[in-house]
Amino acid sequence: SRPPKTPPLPPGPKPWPVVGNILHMGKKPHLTLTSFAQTYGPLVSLRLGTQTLVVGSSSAAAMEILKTHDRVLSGRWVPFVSPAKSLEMNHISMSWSVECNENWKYLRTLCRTELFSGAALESQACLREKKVKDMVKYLSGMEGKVVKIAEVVFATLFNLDALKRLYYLRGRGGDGGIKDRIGRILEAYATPNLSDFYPVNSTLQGLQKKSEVVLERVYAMWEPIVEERKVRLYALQELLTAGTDTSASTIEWAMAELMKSPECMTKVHEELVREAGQDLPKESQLSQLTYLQVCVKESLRLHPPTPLMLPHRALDSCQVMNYTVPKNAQLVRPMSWEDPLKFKPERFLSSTLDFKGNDFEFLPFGAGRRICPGLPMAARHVPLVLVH
Ligand code: HEM
Repeated sequence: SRPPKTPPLPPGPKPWPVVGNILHMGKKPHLTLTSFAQTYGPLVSLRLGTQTLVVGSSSAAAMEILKTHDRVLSGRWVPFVSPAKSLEMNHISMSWSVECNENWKYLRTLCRTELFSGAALESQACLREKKVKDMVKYLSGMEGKVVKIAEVVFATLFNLDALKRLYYLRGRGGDGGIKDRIGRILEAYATPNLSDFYPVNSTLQGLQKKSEVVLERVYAMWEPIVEERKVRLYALQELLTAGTDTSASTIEWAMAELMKSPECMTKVHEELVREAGQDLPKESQLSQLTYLQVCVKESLRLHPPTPLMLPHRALDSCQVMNYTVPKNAQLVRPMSWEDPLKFKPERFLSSTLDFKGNDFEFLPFGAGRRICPGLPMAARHVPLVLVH
């Protein structure tokens, strides 16, 4: 009897020799990928140098990738720019562990039970309220002056963290400050790097060197705290990098969108006065601020800090929607919406869509075993800082 036929790769634009589809990607890959979905369907494959990229862009495709085949499709690629290589990452990192191994499970459990459990977060509510009041006081003192909201928000989020000693509201910002350094690490990891697509041809050593130097400086800044707290250095750096800039950018975008949409801003104010009177709201009141919460969702929808999710990697070849996803393919997931570029919080008012990983059409934090472990913390920090 004939061996069973392997289904084909998902459809996609025809690759060029050698470069594959790299030239098709353009300057805004997430928009390009969304437009490919309109032409080729919910599952698209592209060749980037030596790598296969599979793009799943419908909720059905997301469910197949992040639920049905979650185990096989939840590996990671270690970006070329990282100073540590795959093997090392597997032992020290959560975000970049190639497989969901014992070390990864240990770190995830630590996050779930110690750092971001309901009880742990609840126990810090007073600290958070105090810190956001400090922010309001600081901002009141700056009336009439130019304030860089991004820096104030970043500093506040940092202060909300146990690492507050490192960065004070009026402390170091700008060039050389911790915001600047974290920004540079994220930039280095997020910059598309040809060496990721042609691993043999490691010509762009400069970027890797740069990220090594930045990391060394960050380690130097954190050493005393780590001594004091006995926290694993890498996990700490990782949580800070993953957690602070993402929440800060969501808050900053929400502010910008609300300032551009006076009607939405009025609704936020009216709801605030109705629910909290003239006082600043307590954290426990935030869940009653429905309109504020849908503004946060809309900001996450329109400006997701990780627009394509962190790429997953197929640990083995796997069949998805009658196509073959080959072993080692990278998987990403852009989001597609009606009237996508408009800030319209109302779209969430009439739906029960939430971002906790069960609604596959809206996954700003991902879903499945690799879902963002900081979600419970971000879900508290973002509306709290924004409303203040
Ligand atoms: C608005 C805020 C945030 C957004 C939108 C966000 C989004 C995401 C997304 C999309 C992923 C990838 C999920 C996947 O691969 O399927 C992720 C992973 C991750 N996030 Fe977040 N995140 C946010 C805040 C945070 C915070 C506050 C922390 C921690 C303090 C954090 C720590 C991490 C870590 C460690 C991972 C890697 C998890 C793994 O690979 O197992 N994030 N996040």
